[in-house]
Parts: sequence; structure tokens; C-alpha cells
Amino acid sequence: MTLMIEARGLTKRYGSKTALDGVDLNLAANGSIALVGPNGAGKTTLMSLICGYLHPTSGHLRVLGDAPGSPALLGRIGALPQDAQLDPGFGVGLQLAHFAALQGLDKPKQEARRVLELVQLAETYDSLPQALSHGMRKRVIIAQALIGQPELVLLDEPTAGLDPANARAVRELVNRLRGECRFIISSHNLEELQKMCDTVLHIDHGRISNQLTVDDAGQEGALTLTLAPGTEDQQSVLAQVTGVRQVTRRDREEYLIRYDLGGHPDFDLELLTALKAARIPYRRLALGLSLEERLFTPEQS
Ligand SMILES: Nc1ncnc2c1ncn2[C@@H]1O[C@H](COP(=O)(O)OP(=O)(O)OP(=O)(O)O)[C@@H](O)[C@H]1O
Repeated sequence: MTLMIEARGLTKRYGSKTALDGVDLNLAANGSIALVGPNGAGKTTLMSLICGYLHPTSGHLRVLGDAPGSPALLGRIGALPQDAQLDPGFGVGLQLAHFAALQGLDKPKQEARRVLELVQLAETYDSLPQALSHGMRKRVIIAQALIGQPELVLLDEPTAGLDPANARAVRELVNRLRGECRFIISSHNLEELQKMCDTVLHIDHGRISNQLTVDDAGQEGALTLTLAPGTEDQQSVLAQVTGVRQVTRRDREEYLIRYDLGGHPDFDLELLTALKAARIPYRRLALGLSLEERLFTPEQS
């Protein structure tokens, strides 16, 4: 089976600065990937290598089975670079059509309209970029990454600086297209990545420090409980529920509860029953750990 990304000892140095340090990866082509990690961890560098914008200093990299930048990958990868901008002098439809023509597509204007429709901005075809909001411009640039229906789309911080409505529009777009193409998305918003991606790669100091499958969250004997506002200080009540190993208060009314998974397969129902008996109202119960907990909080036994 052809892998989406295969890397061995992938290293990128900028002068004396090592941005990627011997990365090994085997990513199957059947899901979307989140890249997370602190500023300067190497996420953009990895994306640039995958796109073929940069060459590795050493190591081996294959994308969809071919070397980045090779003719075999032309038109198969789309990208939203981190600081991508539109040309202020031309209408957005014209710019997208121009890129479609550069890709050699037969009907560039039709393709420009298609991708604008995908990002729900069909009406902006004749608009100049400055007539659009920041969020709309970002969505237009995402539309550019979708020209030619690439198999793999890389989005570097697609929702950075967007208001909740525009960020949601981007999330919905990614989820709508997930059957048609694969995404690699870099973001600092873990909650958002959890809604869009299947696998999470945590990069730190140029190395992959953790790789998680989002769907595995329910297998960990943990859940997050949010009580109704004003229902504070219930830690001791929660700790007495049968099967509970540990209760940690995260926010005012939010608790992380670790429990004995083996002995209590229906622990969530048992917990709800206990809450009802103690007349403690709750707002939300989520099985598993949040991505933030899984990445940054060591397992406490
Ligand atoms: N062109 C360059 N010349 C020199 N150093 C660079 C260059 N590009 C990146 N770096 C350095 O390489 C490291 C990795 O940078 P990179 O942009 O890949 O990180 P990142 O994880 O994308 O960060 P952020 O979350 O801030 O976007 C950083 O220390 C950065 O300063």
C-alpha cells in the first residue's frame, strides 16, 4: 500500500539551526493528520519539505509514493502556506483562475468558481481582496489549495486569527472534503484539530515526540465531566463513586475523572446514576481524554 508520508532520518538545517532532526514517519493514506507543537518546533519546515518547497539536508522522504517536487506529484498536492496572501490588484476569481491555468486545467474560470463555491464564497468572484474580511480572504486562499482536486491538502494554521464563524466554516469544509482528499493541518488549537483529524503528530525541537490516534480517546479509562454552573467543590463526592481512581479539577466546574476501565465498562452510566442520587446537575460528559490531556499530562496511576 502506498503511504501518504514516508520519512527516514529526515533532517533540515538552516545554517547551524536544526529545524527537523532525524524524523521517521509512516503515515497511511487513509486519514487526516494534525501537526501540533510549540512555536519553532518544525511544523512549517516539515510541511515545506512535503510540498517540495524546501529540500532536506539529509534523510529520505516520499509523499504519496514519490519524491516531493517530482513531476509525478504535480497537481496531487495543494497547500495553504502559513502567511499566504492574495494580490491586492486583482479580483479573487481572476487570481484563482490564474492558478488553475498555471496548473494546466482546461477550464480555469470554471475551476475558480468551483473552489469558491466549496468555501461558500461564490459571490466574491469579482471582488478585490481588500473588500473581503480577513476570514473570507483566508477561505479564498484555502480555495486556492483545493484547485485541481489534489489528493493531499496541507493547511498551515488555517484558522489562525479567524472569528468563530469563519473558523467553523473552515472546519466544516475540511470535514465535508474528508472523503475526497487527505489533509495535513498544523494548528495550535487542539480542540479544533480533534474535530478534523484522525492522527495527531506532536513535534518538539524538530522531533516527533508523540503520535496519537484521535479515536483511541475512549479506551483510556478516563472522562471529562462538566457540572452545571455554580456546582463547585464536588471533588469529594465524585471521588466516592465506585470505580473512580482519581479526580482532578481542571476548571471551576470541570473535572477529569480516571476510573478502573476493566471493572466498569459502563462507568459513564454509573457516574450519571451517582450524580442523580446526589442531586448534582451536569452540563457535559465526554468519554476519554481531551487531546490536551493526552499530549501534555503524563498518565497518573
Ligand atoms: N529560513 C529560515 N532560516 C533560519 N531558520 C529558520 C528558517 N525557517 C525556520 N527556521 C527556524 O527553524 C525552526 C523551525 O521553524 P518552523 O517555522 O518550522 O517552526 P513551526 O513549528 O512551524 O513554528 P510556528 O508554530 O511558530 O509556526 C525555528 O527555530 C525557526 O526559527
